[in-house]
Amino acid sequence: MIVIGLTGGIATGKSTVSSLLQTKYQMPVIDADILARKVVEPGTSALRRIVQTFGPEVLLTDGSGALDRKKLGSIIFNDEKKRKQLNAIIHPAVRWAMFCGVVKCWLRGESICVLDVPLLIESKIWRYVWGVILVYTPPDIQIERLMNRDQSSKEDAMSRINSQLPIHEKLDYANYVVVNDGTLKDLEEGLSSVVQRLRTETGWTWRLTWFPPLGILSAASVLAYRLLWVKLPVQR
Ligand SMILES: CC(C)(COP(=O)(O)OP(=O)(O)OC[C@H]1O[C@@H](n2cnc3c(N)ncnc32)[C@H](O)[C@@H]1O)[C@@H](O)C(=O)NCCC(=O)NCCS
Ligand SMILES: Nc1ncnc2c1ncn2[C@@H]1O[C@H](COP(=O)(O)OP(=O)(O)OP(=O)(O)O)[C@@H](O)[C@H]1O
Repeated sequence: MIVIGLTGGIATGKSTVSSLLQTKYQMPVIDADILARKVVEPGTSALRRIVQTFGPEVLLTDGSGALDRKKLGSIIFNDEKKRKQLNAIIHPAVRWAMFCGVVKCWLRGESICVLDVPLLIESKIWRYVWGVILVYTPPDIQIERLMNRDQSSKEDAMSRINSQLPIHEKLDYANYVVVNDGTLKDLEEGLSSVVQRLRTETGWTWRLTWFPPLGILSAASVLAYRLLWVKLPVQR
């Protein structure tokens, strides 16, 4: 099985691409944002640690005991130290859940598994996947879409965008780039050519793994390549 990383900046269109990969190309996608919500549900140890760290004021007052996501977001997207504290609580649980998701995909006999991770590059998880698909949107369009979607102010949108690696720096880590600066139809067309190349290239790796010594060699060489921080040639 080949594991692919899907990333971008906030509101660049990862979820839109993720939905197309699942519905149009039947690829299983493990969504880190969904897992990050699951691991902080009422009764979880992560939520208890969040309350210990940030206080009970980050819980909703409706009696549900659920996290007040808007309140916590307003705290951590304007304070790097607090964002790192939250990441230290949530990310290990998300990583473990993603690993379990990948194992389930492998046990189901999937040939490809996609990890949709907004912080794939920042968290260094990019080093452990076969290839990286980057959804790229020019910053001005990114801000506009984020403000429209979240009905947020430009200041709030910028605080979230600035909490991530600048999108143009993520291009260096991408093996496949889907440019999302046009219509949804343009996005689908761009994704179609990326999926075609991806299937061809992973197909060769997949065939190699049928001959175990070569398969192990190819997998080990990709991992060594990544661990040595050498970037694979970028296919655009
Ligand atoms: C702060 C929280 C509660 C705000 O929740 P909210 O529903 O408003 O946002 P949501 O979770 O849908 O995230 C929306 C987008 O914000 C960005 N984002 C979220 N968390 C972070 C972070 N810690 N650092 C940078 N960007 C982030 C991502 O692009 C994400 O796709 C939530 O974002 C959170 O728990 N973040 C910490 C966990 C995390 O890092 N998640 C990112 C994927 S692993
Ligand atoms: N090509 C497009 N044309 C118009 N709107 C788009 C296009 N692509 C995405 N959008 C819209 O932009 C917003 C952000 O897209 P999406 O939610 O897929 O981004 P994301 O990268 O998953 O965001 P997040 O990081 O918050 O999860 C959504 O409202 C989506 O409908």
